[in-house]
Amino acid sequence: MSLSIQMLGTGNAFAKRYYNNNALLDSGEGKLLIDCGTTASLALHQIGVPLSEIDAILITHIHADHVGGLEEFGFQMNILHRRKPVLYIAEPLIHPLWEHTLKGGMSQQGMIDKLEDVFEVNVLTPDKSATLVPGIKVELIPTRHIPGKNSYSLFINDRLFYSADMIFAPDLLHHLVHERGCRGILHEVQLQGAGEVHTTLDELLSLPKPLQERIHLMHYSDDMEQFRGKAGVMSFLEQQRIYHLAELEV
Ligand SMILES: O=c1ccn([C@@H]2O[C@@H]3COP(=O)(O)O[C@H]3[C@H]2O)c(=O)[nH]1
Ligand SMILES: [Zn+2]
Ligand SMILES: [Zn+2]
Repeated sequence: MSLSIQMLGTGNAFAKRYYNNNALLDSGEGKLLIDCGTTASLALHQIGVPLSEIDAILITHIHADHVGGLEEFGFQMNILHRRKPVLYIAEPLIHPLWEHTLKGGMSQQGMIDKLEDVFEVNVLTPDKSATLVPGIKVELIPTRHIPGKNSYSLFINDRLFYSADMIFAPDLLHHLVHERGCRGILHEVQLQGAGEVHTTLDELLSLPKPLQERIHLMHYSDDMEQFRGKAGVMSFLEQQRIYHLAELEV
């Protein structure tokens, strides 16, 4: 069975019409959640997928729309299902995720004092692909987002690029398409204003056609509808719609 992708949400950090930009990948043999933002458990509830059916979670970087749902996920799995969720994460994110994000809510004297006490932590090495669940292989690609904060985009099954929040990286997109066989690109977009920490629509529109025709836009603001027809050949991903890999590829 081929890979399917369902965005739990397609909104940016401040969106109200759209949930957080988190994705559910299903290979037919396993389910991987890419990022677990504040709205992840509500979105999963709405699409009828219990948290206990998620085989693993992968984190791209530390912002609430990408990790804000981990406390609930961790507690629900540990308390209601008596097991630790499997968490894939790059080593540099472990300390800030626990010390600066989760510790305040999750620590319990003598019981929980580190990330490994509530999650089955698996460390990923950037630029090296690994099978995270059966049928889903992921390579972390470090990309620039906020100065001083590590962030990792993803190359999935050697054919699909999934951007973390990132500033425009045209050389990387060229390299993936022309040298690594990338056939589809799920890319975050900032529709208006200067892209200080994100990639703008105008920047993506400056790319040559072979790249643009592979791009599907996500992580957008509430005014997205005003931009339909202004994104050239690029399309907007719809939250909660199930896409089969072939629909996203050229
Ligand atoms: O230097 C900064 C830092 C942050 N921000 C905003 O905060 C948000 C945090 O989540 P995000 O990465 O999805 O999006 C970010 C932006 O919307 C910004 O505009 N400029
Ligand atoms: Zn974000
Ligand atoms: Zn971010």
